[in-house]
Amino acid sequence: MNYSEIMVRYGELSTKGKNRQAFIGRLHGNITKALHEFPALTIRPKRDRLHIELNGEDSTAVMARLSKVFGIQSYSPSVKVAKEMAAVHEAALALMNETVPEGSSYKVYTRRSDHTFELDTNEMNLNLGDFFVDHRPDLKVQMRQPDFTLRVEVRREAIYLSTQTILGAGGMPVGTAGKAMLMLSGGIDSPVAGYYALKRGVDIEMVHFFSPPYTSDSALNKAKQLTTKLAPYAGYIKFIQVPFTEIQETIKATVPEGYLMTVQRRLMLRLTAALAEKRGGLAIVNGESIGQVASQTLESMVAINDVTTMPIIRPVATMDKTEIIKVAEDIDTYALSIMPFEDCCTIFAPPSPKTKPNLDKSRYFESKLDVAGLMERALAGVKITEIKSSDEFMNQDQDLITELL
Ligand SMILES: Nc1ncnc2c1ncn2[C@@H]1O[C@H](COP(=O)(O)OP(=O)(O)OP(=O)(O)O)[C@@H](O)[C@H]1O
Repeated sequence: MNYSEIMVRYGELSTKGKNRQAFIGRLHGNITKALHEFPALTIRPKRDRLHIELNGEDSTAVMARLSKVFGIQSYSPSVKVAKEMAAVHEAALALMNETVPEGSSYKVYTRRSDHTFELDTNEMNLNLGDFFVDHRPDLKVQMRQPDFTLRVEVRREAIYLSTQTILGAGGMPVGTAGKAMLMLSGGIDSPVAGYYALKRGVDIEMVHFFSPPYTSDSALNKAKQLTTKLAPYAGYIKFIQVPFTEIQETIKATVPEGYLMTVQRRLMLRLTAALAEKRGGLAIVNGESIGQVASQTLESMVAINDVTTMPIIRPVATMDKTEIIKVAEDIDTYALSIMPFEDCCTIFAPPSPKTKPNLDKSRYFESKLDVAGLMERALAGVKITEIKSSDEFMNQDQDLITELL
């Protein structure tokens, strides 16, 4: 079908009272960013809808991008017609023929912002209903839960017709809820946590710890590749890689085995909080899930969380692994996450870490380190890359073979 525009309905933001304008403004910006590869589009935000005029661009490709923009409740590809009934009949029939299979049930639903138009909403519904009795006798009218609704919008400049309402990504426009740092490992959970943070409107920057030569380039590239999977939801994402080798080696040489994991995590959190403060981040997001592994018991969280008062958001904390995997598959991070590149935490993991570390002992063992010096050197080695969805960081087959050899 040759659609003329995509009509976008706002999500939760329509309930936000006087913040509404700011929310619509941000959504407008995010949609513009997501659709930057389609130069002919005209995007017009209005009070209760946003209109994307296609001007010849491919509606299917535009909708594929739109489906990943948070803050959209639903959208409808629409046909624009002149405000005369002969034109409306012709276009409505073409649209119904193409999108509504034989024998379906349907209803006509008209909205009118131009009250000067010759037919009111009831008259328009009846007029089109009569027209389809003659031209699509296979269809049956059904007011409650029809298979299809032919939506007719009578606006000042034209009439718009649509038969499809496609569910959007929901949530809130990214950026309306401030910025946070996502602690991104190469695993399954943290990318899912990032997805949920973005969905609530939080703009994220990735913080990834790596430990060459113990961790390979492939492990680092895998974390970057995971970032490309979340980038379509955010436009682009800053990836901050933090060298962690010196810290891990020092901890291994200084701290008793049972507390290696806890003290490592404390240092990771300290560094992430320091980066957040420097870069305007208001919170930290991670992929911890209660009880999943030794470092994720509540006692462990107490011993690790101790190093900062910054809010730590754990979107997947109460989810089962199977639920997290389902989302990872939906957002297409799962296949990458299960590739077997070692994370720095796994490599330095003691055989039996304390599942219930003691807070005072954690503080004591950490106090044996030159925390300030270690942090200063790690932060001096930080590298920041801006990642977008089209970036490629790994040749998956080749990297896998190298890792396995
Ligand atoms: N190398 C890393 N860089 C940044 N953050 C990390 C790193 N390793 C772990 N984290 C953070 O700590 C959380 C817990 O990590 P851990 O390895 O214990 O658990 P996990 O359940 O395997 O998580 P994931 O599946 O996200 O790796 C991760 O979800 C992530 O937020």
